[in-house]
Amino acid sequence: MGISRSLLEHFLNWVLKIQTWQAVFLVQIRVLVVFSNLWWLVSGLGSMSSIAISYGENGPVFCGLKSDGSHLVTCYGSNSAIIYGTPAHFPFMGLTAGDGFVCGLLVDSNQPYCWGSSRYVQMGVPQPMIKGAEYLEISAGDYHLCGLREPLTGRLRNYSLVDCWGYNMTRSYRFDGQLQSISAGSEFNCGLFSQNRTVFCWGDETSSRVTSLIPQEMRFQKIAAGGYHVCGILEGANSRVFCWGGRSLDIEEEISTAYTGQGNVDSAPKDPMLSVVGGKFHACGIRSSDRGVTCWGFRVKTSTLPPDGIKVYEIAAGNYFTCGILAEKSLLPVCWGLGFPSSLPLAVSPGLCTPSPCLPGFYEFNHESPPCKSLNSHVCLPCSSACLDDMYQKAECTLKSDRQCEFNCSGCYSAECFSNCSSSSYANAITGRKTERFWSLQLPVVVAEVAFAVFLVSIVSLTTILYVRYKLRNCRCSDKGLKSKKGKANGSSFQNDNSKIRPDLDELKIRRAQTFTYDELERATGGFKEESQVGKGSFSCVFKGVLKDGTVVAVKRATMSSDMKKNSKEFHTELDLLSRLNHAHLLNLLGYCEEGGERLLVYEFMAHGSLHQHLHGKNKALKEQLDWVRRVTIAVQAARGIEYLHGYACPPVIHRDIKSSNILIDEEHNARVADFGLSLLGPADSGSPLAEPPAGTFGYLDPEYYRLHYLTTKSDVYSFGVLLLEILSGRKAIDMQFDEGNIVEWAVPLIKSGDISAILDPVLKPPSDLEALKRIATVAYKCVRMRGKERPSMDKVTTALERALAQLMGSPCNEQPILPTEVVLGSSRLHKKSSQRSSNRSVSETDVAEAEDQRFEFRAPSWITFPSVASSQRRKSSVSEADVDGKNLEARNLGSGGNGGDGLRSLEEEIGPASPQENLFLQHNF
Ligand SMILES: Nc1ncnc2c1ncn2[C@@H]1O[C@H](COP(=O)(O)OP(=O)(O)OP(=O)(O)O)[C@@H](O)[C@H]1O
Repeated sequence: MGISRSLLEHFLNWVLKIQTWQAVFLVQIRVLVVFSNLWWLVSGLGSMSSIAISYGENGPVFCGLKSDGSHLVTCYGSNSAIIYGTPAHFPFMGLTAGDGFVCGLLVDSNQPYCWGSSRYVQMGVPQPMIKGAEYLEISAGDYHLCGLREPLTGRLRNYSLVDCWGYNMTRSYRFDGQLQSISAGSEFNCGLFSQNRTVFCWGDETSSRVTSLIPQEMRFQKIAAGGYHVCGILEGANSRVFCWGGRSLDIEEEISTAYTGQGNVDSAPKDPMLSVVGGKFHACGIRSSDRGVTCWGFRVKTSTLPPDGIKVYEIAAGNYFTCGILAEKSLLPVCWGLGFPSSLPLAVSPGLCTPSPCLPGFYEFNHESPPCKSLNSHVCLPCSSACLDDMYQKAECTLKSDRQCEFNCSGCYSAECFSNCSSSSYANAITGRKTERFWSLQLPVVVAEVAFAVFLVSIVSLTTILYVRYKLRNCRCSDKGLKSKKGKANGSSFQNDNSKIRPDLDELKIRRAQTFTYDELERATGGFKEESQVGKGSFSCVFKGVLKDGTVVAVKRATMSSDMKKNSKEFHTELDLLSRLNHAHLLNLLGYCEEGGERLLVYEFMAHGSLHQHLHGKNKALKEQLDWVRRVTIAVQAARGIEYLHGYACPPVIHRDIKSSNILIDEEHNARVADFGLSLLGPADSGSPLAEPPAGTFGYLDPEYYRLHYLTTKSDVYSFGVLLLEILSGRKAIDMQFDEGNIVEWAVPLIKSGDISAILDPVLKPPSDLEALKRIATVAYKCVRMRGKERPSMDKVTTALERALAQLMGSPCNEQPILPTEVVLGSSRLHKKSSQRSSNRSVSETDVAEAEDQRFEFRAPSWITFPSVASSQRRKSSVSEADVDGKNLEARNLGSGGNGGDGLRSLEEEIGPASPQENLFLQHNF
């Protein structure tokens, strides 16, 4: 019954999705036939304009120069740092925006001024700023800003200077030749030379090959960089667009699962274009014939299409949505894509003001209020080219107005033309005949479209059903008898909707977690008094309490915030997950209470608080107490907890918020992974994207997940890598008191250069042999690789850390074993009362066996499988693709220089044959 109900639900879900998709598809086909190729969506980054779009984890923002000629900026969106930081009284020449920030070119000083919340681009006038430097244009990438200096004079007149600030780019670049304009992509920049109209790009941390694929022989009128590609409008009469980059990357594979789209962003349409903008994985252009919008490239599945038949003066793109300024009196922006309102209530300027008269090919924009402050300045818009096929040119483009087209009513074949002409007297006479002719032409097309769509939908349905069945078979949990439950869970390819997992859980909750009344918990915590509060998170406060039976507990109480929905979601996620998970190094949930608006979770109390408190608290003694062995032990234990989530829970769990404040330390200094409020269920190999914006904590957030919304267990690996760096260095993940505020950016180059001691916490004396810490630093460095595929899996990480710990502890016959086995690995601690344990006991093999027995004896009757594999067994079976990749990469790194070779040994080597001493230690302890 369970299986069939669940299957039915899934099937119905799919059918619904297919129907929606079918409807969209049919609309798309119609639009394709009638209005050529108006069906792609965009989003993007780009060059300076009168409008700019910022994106990022704090939400999108649209900013534009007001249409009243004041040059003042107005913004709309959800990133409060940008909205509240908008300088209301500074006039700007133009705007550009990146991830979490917007910059404008100040009218008065010709220098950039930025506002928002970027960690990389300084707010205000970016520093260092060369005194007296003036800029012609500015352009922002994801985490950087570049400015093209005003043309140089004297002996430097044949050079151009571009100054950049932000992630990896703070320096000046000098170019041989004059640059007309610049455009910034995600992590690169391009410039267009004025004389030979060729393009030069530099940067490109993303290996999207924009720099190597530059079409040397092509000449461009203008260029626009997107996330990983560049598009340019070619010189010459046809003004076609050519795009390059973004192709050769494996990124392509990844985006193809997260986005829909025929072809790539480099298959630009043939239509002549007036303007082009680059989105993250797409591009959009304004068609020269009718100022309509055409977009191409990859489209986020759930995003909206550009409104039918709009005409725009200018467009700009964020990462997943695009906005255009309507080519009508209102000058209102209209937006499409993902996660932004479709229309915005602020009239904005359609272009930048230039002090010189408009050149041939441009006309001067006229509006009721002059668009520029100075009467000598003008907004010059490019003239549209030839009219549509069933139109004729009534008037040419002049300095004062664009060319005018009118429908040729005797030769209509577009619906627009028919509807237009039907209002004229001429058309009245021939309407009947024309409509008949129109339908006689269109009917076979419509029938063919419908037949094709039905065929396609059938194929998709069939494939979907086969895929669902395959997926249902794929996730095997251990116990046969539990299959029915697993079937239900497996059906959800990637759960971020907790309601879907709840039916299974109600049962489990009752079985595993006790319900408490609010009164009980209020009594236990002394009325949630301030003195019992032991911690505070974004959505909750944590109190120490004592239950009636004397058990000391931690009670997590959701704060009464405006975002009750989010609170409730996190509460249920945590409750659901903890009810089904069980591991020595995960924080145990004892019960919960949900009464009225109150939501409380009751956990085991962790006497030593969080790792964050130890590493970064004011108490230096606490930090010193955490010596190297303790730190590495905590790392091993936390790694094991995460490894369990990824490898043994079924379906796997992705924690999404691994950080030092979520690693708690119990009475016996064992680490426990806590806080499952953001966790998601999903198969480890899921290729599905997440529709919701990435979540996690700044500094720990996997950049790949953040950029691509593509979540795998490797995102936790990244966060764990940051945690390892934090443990080694004692620095916070983000600490702006240092020049290099981001721990990854600071530590990775040092590790790569083999200078491990430079990153070690100065509070602790370095161990006599640095080898073990070198190994850990190497693991950390591999965990924080930009590409998830190149990061090791958690089981590899655990094994490497275990080996490092063994090495750090000297030898198996260490005179003073610092931590006993159960503390080192903790598995035997599972479900054992702490009082039964002795932290100084030496553990014999019999003890281990007993502990193992106990583990099985007390194992919860959950369908979640349990890690019963010995470390050594796991080691043999865990050669993942990623690690092999990693190995190759390392081999290359090593080949190029011996320095730091040890530090950069591949993980494969890391866990290669153990020395006899290590073997002995491992056999004894693991
Ligand atoms: N079981 C527990 N025992 C003792 N202290 C705890 C326990 N659970 C949480 N804490 C303390 O409360 C703090 C807040 O925990 P919580 O999980 O609510 O938020 P967080 O993870 O720190 O932040 P955020 O929710 O923003 O991610 C922890 O950092 C820790 O110091």
